[in-house]
Amino acid sequence: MDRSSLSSSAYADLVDLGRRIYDRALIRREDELITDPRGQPIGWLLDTRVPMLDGDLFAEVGSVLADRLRDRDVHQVVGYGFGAYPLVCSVLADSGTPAFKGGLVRDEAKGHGRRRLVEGPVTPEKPTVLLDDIINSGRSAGQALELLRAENFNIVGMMTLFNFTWSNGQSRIEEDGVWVDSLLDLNLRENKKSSSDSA
Ligand SMILES: O=C(O)c1cc(=O)[nH]c(=O)n1[C@@H]1O[C@H](COP(=O)(O)O)[C@@H](O)[C@H]1O
Repeated sequence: MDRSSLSSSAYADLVDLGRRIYDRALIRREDELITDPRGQPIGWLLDTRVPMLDGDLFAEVGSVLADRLRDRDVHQVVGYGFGAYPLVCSVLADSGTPAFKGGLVRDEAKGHGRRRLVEGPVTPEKPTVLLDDIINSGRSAGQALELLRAENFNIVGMMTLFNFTWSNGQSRIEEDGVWVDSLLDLNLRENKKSSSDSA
């Protein structure tokens, strides 16, 4: 089930959840120095690890994601990066059935021990969804897909908390044959929220 098929009350609940995640994740330049990858100061960012590593929202988000994944008949999830790892764990913690299998993807296979790129009880043949907190340019999702495909994983979709719709990340990933579903679309550049389905 995607957003378009939700009842109005389920939709309102989703927007409310998105708003609470957003409010807890928002870091502004007034709060602390934050920089882009080139080291330049930026006005704001969302640090979803703050709400996702807090017990109350962790469980709530996990149950929403798990329901959506079951609606799509997917029971295996993987995550690449610190924004994604708590999402994977939150889905695994959902008490519904069937239970999920989860995997955590490394930048490169560990050099010793089991020497695995993907940790966890996941199998490449099963339809798998890549979880991430944010899709912006789609660069990090593209990297994850490359790593996972090199290990023969069948990645059918990507699910995120937020979609920064001013970038073309979603179309970039969809062009690669992977569906993209986000709990909430953010559609304005400067820390504003859309009037429709934004957090
Ligand atoms: O770089 C981002 O776009 C980004 C913005 C932000 O406010 N918070 C944030 O965590 N990100 C990270 O950037 C990644 C998505 O950006 P793209 O790789 O450009 O799609 C996600 O994995 C996020 O973890």
